[in-house]
Amino acid sequence: MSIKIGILGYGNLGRGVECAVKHNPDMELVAVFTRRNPEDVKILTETAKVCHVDQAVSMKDEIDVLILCGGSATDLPVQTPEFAQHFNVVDSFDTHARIPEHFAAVDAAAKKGNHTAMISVGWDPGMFSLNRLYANAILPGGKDYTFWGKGVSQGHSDAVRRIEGVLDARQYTIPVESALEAVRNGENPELSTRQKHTREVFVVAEDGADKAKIEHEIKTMPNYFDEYDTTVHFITAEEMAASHAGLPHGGFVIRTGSTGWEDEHQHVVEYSLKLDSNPEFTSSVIVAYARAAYRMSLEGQTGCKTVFDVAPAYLSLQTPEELRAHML
Ligand SMILES: NC(=O)C1=CN([C@@H]2O[C@H](COP(=O)(O)OP(=O)(O)OC[C@H]3O[C@@H](n4cnc5c(N)ncnc54)[C@H](OP(=O)(O)O)[C@@H]3O)[C@@H](O)[C@H]2O)C=CC1
Ligand SMILES: N[C@@H](C[C@H]1CC(C(=O)O)=NO1)C(=O)O
Repeated sequence: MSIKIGILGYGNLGRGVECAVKHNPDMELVAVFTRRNPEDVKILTETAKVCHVDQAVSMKDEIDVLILCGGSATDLPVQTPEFAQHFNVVDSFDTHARIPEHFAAVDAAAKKGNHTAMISVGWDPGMFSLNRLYANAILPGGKDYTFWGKGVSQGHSDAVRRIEGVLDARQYTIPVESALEAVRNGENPELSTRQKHTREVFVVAEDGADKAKIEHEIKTMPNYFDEYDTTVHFITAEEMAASHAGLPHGGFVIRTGSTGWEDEHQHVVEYSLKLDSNPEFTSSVIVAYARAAYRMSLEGQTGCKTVFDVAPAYLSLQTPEELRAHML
């Protein structure tokens, strides 16, 4: 019996989830829901339907897990609590500073509907969060660093696209080389947010848009840009298509710590990602957690979860017996 998947929101992530479902033999895509005219949204899965988002709740009995692929800046804070009342859901909410409030809203909604919800699934937050937790638990006296890029942050790009007068945007996150070097050399530096990364944004603006206002709104945007040195370039749609079509990204989490009665032994724990496609990798993480959400819902584990609450075996296509026999 396949796990029946719904997608809500068909952008980079929605397309990635559609592709990731194809790679998982225990899943099938039932429907894609969009706020646009369904006639204007073309998907690649012939057996799935494209419906307006207003139809989603009427189809709730046909879907085991609804994957929410909207933007974190303005979509998910509304959509995840709304649909967690009616479906088991997974989202990729990544406005780190607002995760606690998002968790509370989704937890209340999921419990009201007796469903399983998972938020902030992806790589950061997500896989990087898990690796920060593992390394902190194992080396409590250590120090950890997270570096991203150079690559395209979907969250930051989405946030810029929501600004009035912006037609399209790509945001590159760029690690500061001197900070990287100091960490790699084991200097354990104290680094502010601004000392670790810079941000570079390419924007296609509407004709006649107030570019100075757009640039100011980008650079002062709380939780996204206000703590960084950010450069903004205005380009044409043709330049965007020619030079910024890809969505590569990556990064790493590194923690150094010591053991021994005199702290005489040093250790380095590192987890790194090199991604050709940020959305396709993120979607692959999300789809594995959709499997976990389905299984946890069958066990009656309702309310909101994060990656911290999900035992790894729930993610796997392998049975517990196969995992013990082959992957321990
Ligand atoms: N945790 C993590 O590690 C990661 C999290 N993310 C999160 O994923 C979120 C979504 O990113 P991404 O998919 O790149 O965002 P997009 O801008 O591609 O899509 C966001 C929404 O915009 C709408 N949309 C998409 N394309 C169009 C269009 N051409 N015209 C009109 N509306 C459109 C869709 O909704 P609709 O179909 O209803 O119109 C879609 O759900 C990010 O905001 C980020 O927060 C991303 C990567 C990693
Ligand atoms: N959530 C990020 C995933 C990583 C990348 C990132 C950044 O470049 O600031 N932060 O976290 C995304 O939307 O791509």
